[in-house]
Amino acid sequence: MKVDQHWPLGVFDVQCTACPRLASFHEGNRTRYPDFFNAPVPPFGDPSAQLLIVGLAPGLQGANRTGRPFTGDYCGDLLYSTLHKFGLANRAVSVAVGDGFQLVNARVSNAVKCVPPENKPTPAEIKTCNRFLSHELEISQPRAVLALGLVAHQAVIKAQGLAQSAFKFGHAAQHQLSAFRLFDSYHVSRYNTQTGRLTAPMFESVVQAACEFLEHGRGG
Ligand SMILES: O=c1cc[nH]c(=O)[nH]1
Repeated sequence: MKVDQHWPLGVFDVQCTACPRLASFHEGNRTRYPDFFNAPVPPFGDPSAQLLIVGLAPGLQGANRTGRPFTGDYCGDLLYSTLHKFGLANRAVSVAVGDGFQLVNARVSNAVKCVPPENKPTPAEIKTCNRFLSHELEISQPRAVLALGLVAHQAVIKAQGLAQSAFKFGHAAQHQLSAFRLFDSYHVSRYNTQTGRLTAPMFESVVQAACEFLEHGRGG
């Protein structure tokens, strides 16, 4: 298995089968798509980066194929071009493991590490996988976390052992937690970008706020 990052962060089992439905989806995909990565997708980027970006889950033809979050499908286009614009990546496009693409002071992970059928992890799967996000946050100690969408936002709040009711998700909302500041954005999905729910300027302004917070301790 080709993994280009520090992984499994001490506890993550690359053969994790804790979610039966996801494990069996992987199993079928190993037959259907033998050339795909077809395993839990590790976080990408320096574990000591100050900014952690959290997405939903690997896409079947994207991260599950390439083994890198937001890589190989539409979802990564806006994410990585924006990170590049703000100096958080060495290029605007992430193509595949081994392509030389690097993040700068940023790391990208997902609330759920395995590709879910129909792109929809169940609440139980999100809960089961939360131990890994929790461990990542503990080890990496980011100063800022950018949650892409409601599921990622709730996963981060849960990983910190906090009450969901005290931290409502909203695009461009910021929440000062004891360990880091949480920045919310709508997910960079094809649906959101094509319907105009999330535009490039909207996403850029959230990334800019996170960068300003990291630079000057303020963020909008
Ligand atoms: O949330 C997402 C969407 C696509 N690819 C990912 O890795 N995460």
